[in-house]
Amino acid sequence: MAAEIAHNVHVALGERAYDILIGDRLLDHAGSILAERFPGRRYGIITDNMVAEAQLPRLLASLDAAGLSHSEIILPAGESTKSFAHLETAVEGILAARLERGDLVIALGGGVIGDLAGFAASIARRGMDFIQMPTSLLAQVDSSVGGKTGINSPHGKNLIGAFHQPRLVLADLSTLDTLSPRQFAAGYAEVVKYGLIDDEEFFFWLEEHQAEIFAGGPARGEAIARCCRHKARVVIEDEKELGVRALLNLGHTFGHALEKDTGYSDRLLHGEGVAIGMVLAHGFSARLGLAPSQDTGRISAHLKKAGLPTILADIPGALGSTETLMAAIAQDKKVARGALTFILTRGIGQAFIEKNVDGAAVSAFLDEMRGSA
Ligand SMILES: NC(=O)c1ccc[n+]([C@@H]2O[C@H](COP(=O)([O-])OP(=O)(O)OC[C@H]3O[C@@H](n4cnc5c(N)ncnc54)[C@H](O)[C@@H]3O)[C@@H](O)[C@H]2O)c1
Ligand SMILES: O=C(O)C(=O)C[C@@H](O)[C@H](O)[C@H](O)COP(=O)(O)O
Ligand SMILES: [Zn+2]
Repeated sequence: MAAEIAHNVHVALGERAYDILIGDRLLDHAGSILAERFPGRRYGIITDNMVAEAQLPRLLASLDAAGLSHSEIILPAGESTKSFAHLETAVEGILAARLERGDLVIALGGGVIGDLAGFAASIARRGMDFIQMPTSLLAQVDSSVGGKTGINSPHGKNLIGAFHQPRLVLADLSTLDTLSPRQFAAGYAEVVKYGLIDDEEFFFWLEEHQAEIFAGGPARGEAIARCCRHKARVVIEDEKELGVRALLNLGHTFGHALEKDTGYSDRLLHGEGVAIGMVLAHGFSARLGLAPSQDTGRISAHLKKAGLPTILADIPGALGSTETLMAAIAQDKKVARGALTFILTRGIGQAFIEKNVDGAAVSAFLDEMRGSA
């Protein structure tokens, strides 16, 4: 039986163009899809222990059925895997398997595996091709698309990495059936992000269809495809984030600082940091008189309904001082000549890039938010 590809989103990047294939049970057809698109290659699969248990057997069976040669590297699950130590394991694993420069690395997992495996592929043998097989909601709507790869540093989130586009993205909707509810909700924060950036109609549609998306109805695939189309459009326009791509960072300046502060641990997942960060970005915009404060309340209510944290007090355990958070914000990659850049907003669907944001105003706002329950 042929694979049922429900959506094919093309990322038109010239020599680096690729397709995002979205559909049910695509993992079971991965072997035939790869054999047709990349004849004669061998495959090095990088995954984590949880995905290895839940989804790897399906991929292996499909590669075996198509007669494709493969080897596996299994890393520990969790954000702390995005480190030099695990990058080394991944790259040495690729070399130990004698994968050649013309072979393919497969990232099977969530955004952690996608970011790390993509970075490993970008440096092994000075650059190998790789394929994203995203298995978390977050990875299917965001991290598998666009070519940002990398690892974290004690100095900050994603500070070490490279732009390296995948050759193909294969998003199997059925893999989400084994994802935990907390991880699903975390990915949903990035779904909401697309509406908040410049698509208020999508945000209103999400308000209508949230329950169906969580339950796994047809709206789920539709939402994923809409997110991929949105991201593909932005990446085609600005692959290396010289301009508009920074909008995809809505909520991330705050969120990344919080992730660093909580030690890249499961105290705060990336999507959860983004949820709080988006509420803070909207609240800060309202404080500056740029956006209506009712929008902050509406966004916060929607995220809360999805089971997401929305305020600093929702993060378990003590946070570092405001100075510590501001030091993390100062390491953000959008900082230019020492000046802070934030994605601010005039309301739902009206985000914009603001350079030269006053650090003292951010710090005072954070101080206030720490006190508010
Ligand atoms: N490169 C980008 O453009 C981009 C975009 C957004 C986020 N990110 C990065 O992505 C990371 C977060 O990704 P994530 O939320 O997918 O986290 P993750 O990769 O840690 O995956 C979430 C958890 O769910 C498990 N899991 C994944 N798929 C599963 C499945 N189908 N069944 C059972 N368990 C499964 C994983 O083992 C892990 O424990 C962060 O590091 C973030 O910085 C990158
Ligand atoms: O693809 C992008 O561009 C994004 O900003 C998407 C974000 O959701 C993602 O978390 C990304 O990794 C953040 O990028 P960074 O450059 O701030 O590390
Ligand atoms: Zn993100």
